[in-house]
Amino acid sequence: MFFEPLVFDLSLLGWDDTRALPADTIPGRVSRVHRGAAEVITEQGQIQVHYGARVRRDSAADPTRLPCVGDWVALRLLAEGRYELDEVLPRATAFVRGGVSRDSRGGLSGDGQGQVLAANVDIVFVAEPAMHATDFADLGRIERLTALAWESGGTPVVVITKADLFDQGLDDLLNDVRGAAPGVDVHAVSSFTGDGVDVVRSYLMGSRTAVILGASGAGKSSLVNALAGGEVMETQQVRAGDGRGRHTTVHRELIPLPGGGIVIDTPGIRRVGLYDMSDGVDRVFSEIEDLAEQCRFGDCSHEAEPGCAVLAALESGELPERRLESWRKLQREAAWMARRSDARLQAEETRKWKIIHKGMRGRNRP
Ligand SMILES: Nc1nc2c(ncn2[C@@H]2O[C@H](COP(=O)(O)OP(=O)(O)OP(=O)(O)O)[C@@H](O)[C@H]2O)c(=O)[nH]1
Ligand SMILES: [Zn+2]
Repeated sequence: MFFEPLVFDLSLLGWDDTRALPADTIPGRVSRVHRGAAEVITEQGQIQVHYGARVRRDSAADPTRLPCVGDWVALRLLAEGRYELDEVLPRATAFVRGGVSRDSRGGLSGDGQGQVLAANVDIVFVAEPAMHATDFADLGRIERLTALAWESGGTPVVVITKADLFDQGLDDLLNDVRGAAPGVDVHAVSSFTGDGVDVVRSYLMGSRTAVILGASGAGKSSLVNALAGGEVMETQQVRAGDGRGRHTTVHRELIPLPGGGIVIDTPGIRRVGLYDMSDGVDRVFSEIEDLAEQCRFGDCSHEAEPGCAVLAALESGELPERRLESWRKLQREAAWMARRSDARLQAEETRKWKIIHKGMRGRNRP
């Protein structure tokens, strides 16, 4: 059996009793999805359910309406005695990949290709090792992942892993990291010694849900195990040791921690890159955005214009060169993403019109 009986108390998975449910349904949380079916944890345990007509119809029009890990869903009991997935309840937050943008109300709309990777994630841990091979923590990667975290609607928390690799100088590193993620909590942790693990765990109090973003080898699995106080995830060493392929391991995707709180870990979240993150970039580089407001020209490109507040800050040393470069790079990427998704939208429109025209030609034929 996967779960302790305790876990079947849905409040431990973050369920809020005051949430509205359609009549004659029971609540559950999606722990894994397959094609056309989902594994859902309910008060009665984990069950596999197929999608009802409404979910099939909605998701055919918009794939972001497909159930995903972390979703709260309403299950309806059918006459033959099994449940089906009747509705995906509104999401508080969502990690979305590809072709999707947020409207002003925070809702999602897309070009029919977007995919939700995880839903209702409260805390997004950005894991970056203090040392990676011979390099120190990569501030650029922290900025990129923090932007992605903001974009999901969750709260980012930067976790500098493998802190035990540092004898001294850790405080300086943490200060640099704080500069790269203004307004974001930054902590050092060692899954080996256990230092800092309690602080990280405290973010999950109140049955909150977290994901851990980070490069391969950042120590994500080790951190989950440290948080759980036992082996719930295979780490790289284990995989290397038993010679099994890296992605052959089937593991749980929604992991309730014994001490409370939930971690979502899916292959999609592990591979998550840099998508639709322009708002996130603005937040991560808020001090540069503030400076840009003070430039003489509204359309200042901060390259060579007179009265450029950004270049002035660079000159005075107030703004580190690395930070400006990183901002430029991520802005270019975000702009490229936006253009790509526009192009996709256009292609989709053209395709629709072609179909409509074909239909009209057909009708005009004698
Ligand atoms: N010194 C030290 N090494 C650590 C620590 N945490 C993890 N490691 C090592 O870092 C390597 C990667 O750890 P994992 O936890 O497997 O990393 P991951 O982020 O899950 O990696 P992927 O599964 O590839 O995404 C392993 O060799 C761990 O032993 C730590 O706190 N201190
Ligand atoms: Zn400027």
